[in-house]
Amino acid sequence: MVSFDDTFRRQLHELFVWRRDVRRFRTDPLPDGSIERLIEIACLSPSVGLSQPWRFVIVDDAARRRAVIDDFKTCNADALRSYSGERAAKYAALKLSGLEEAPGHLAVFAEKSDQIGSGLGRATMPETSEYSVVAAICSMWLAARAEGIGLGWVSILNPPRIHEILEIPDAWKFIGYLCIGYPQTECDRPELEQAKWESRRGPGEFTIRR
Ligand SMILES: Cc1cc2c(cc1C)N(C[C@H](O)[C@H](O)[C@H](O)COP(=O)(O)O)c1[nH]c(=O)[nH]c(=O)c1N2
Repeated sequence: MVSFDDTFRRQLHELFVWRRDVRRFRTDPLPDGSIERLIEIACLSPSVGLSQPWRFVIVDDAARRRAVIDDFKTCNADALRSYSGERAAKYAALKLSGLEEAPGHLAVFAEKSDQIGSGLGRATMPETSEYSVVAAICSMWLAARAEGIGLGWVSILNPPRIHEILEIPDAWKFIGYLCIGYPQTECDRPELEQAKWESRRGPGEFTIRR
């Protein structure tokens, strides 16, 4: 039996506190095999019916990366137009992806077919496939931070365009695009909080039904 002591628990708590969504990357490359190792860890995550619906696409081609960056710019410009006044000025000042600088690009999809896991747990909640993939990304996010590697999730993208750029089968659903590399800085507060876009809420707001 494996057990975890207080020192480990304290360090694990620090890991949760210091995990960040990273948008400001150093451009130096990651050691060979880093992304593959993070994918292996992600595959230890829980999944509905043990369906393991995560599909990972390492994007190493300059033209495809450029096309993703262009799509981000288009979507981000559209998003900016949905704000006005002070909020728009604030949005325009945010850095919302590290796509240009990050040495690693990883697109993540959910395979929606029923083959693995035989549909267990999905009959009334088919979206649990996507939830399972998000769980895998969260494992990877923490595992990366434990190695001093930063991960940034980019969702300001047009899924059909991502499918086209990466030539992805129709049965896969786009979940997220991850930038991976060494962070320029480390912080225990979300960047959006530092930028006064949104503040963190503590656990004081949950509801109890008796
Ligand atoms: C599903 C999903 C999608 C996105 C994000 C997260 C998640 C979970 N986040 C990161 C998000 O802004 C960040 O997690 C919060 O601001 C909290 O910061 P920390 O992750 O604690 O640093 C994010 N950040 C960003 O700059 N551009 C983006 O497109 C997205 N998209």
